[in-house]
Amino acid sequence: TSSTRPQRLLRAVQRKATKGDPQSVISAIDYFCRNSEWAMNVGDEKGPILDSVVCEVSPATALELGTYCGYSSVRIARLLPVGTKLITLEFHPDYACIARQVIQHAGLEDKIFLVEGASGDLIPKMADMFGISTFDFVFLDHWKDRYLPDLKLLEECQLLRKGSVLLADNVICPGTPDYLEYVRNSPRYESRYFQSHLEYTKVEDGLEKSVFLG
Ligand SMILES: O=C(NCCO)c1cc(-c2ccc(F)cc2)cc(O)c1O
Ligand SMILES: [Mg+2]
Repeated sequence: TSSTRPQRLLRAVQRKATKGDPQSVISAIDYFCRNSEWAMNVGDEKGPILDSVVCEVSPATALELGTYCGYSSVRIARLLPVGTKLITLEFHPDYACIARQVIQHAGLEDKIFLVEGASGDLIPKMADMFGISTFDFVFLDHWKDRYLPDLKLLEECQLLRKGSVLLADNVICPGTPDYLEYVRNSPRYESRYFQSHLEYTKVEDGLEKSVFLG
């Protein structure tokens, strides 16, 4: 019976990475994607940009939209101080199942709360589910046509505060034109583009960092 790409990615992690060592999990996935099969992880070129923003913000509360196999969840959570948590939302149950195992292999299951479901349904429940008021950091990496509606939902649910940082993947490829137009033209955001490449390729892509001004 045939396996899926996420299953083959997990197998590469289980074979190559050291249990409890997040960096080895990250390296194993990047090696798999460069040498075996491309997969839609933020990757080893945009990943360090993500790392630098997470370190700069040093969030007490962080939200990720779009877990996939857990690669960016591990990248983010490995940098979070003790006592802080990453909440990551994933719609696709098969991706969520693989991500839980990747996160467990990295030894980060106590810092990451993976919730299965549609971001549009879950965002309004975040405050109650996790006893938080606002997010210091949000990484957008899910369906590209959901970036803008979910940003507006975060605003409406008052889950952003003055200084909250949003970092969006794939703003060029596959592209999120309506989101870009909004954050770059709204007086409520200070936005900056970090040029890079689509993971594991030479195609242009980049991350957009937007600070909510309140
Ligand atoms: O859809 C994406 N994510 C949400 C589902 O988990 C996604 C897609 C791509 C991509 C795919 C196909 C291609 F040809 C080019 C880019 C890249 C990414 O980084 C992504 O996050
Ligand atoms: Mg992406």
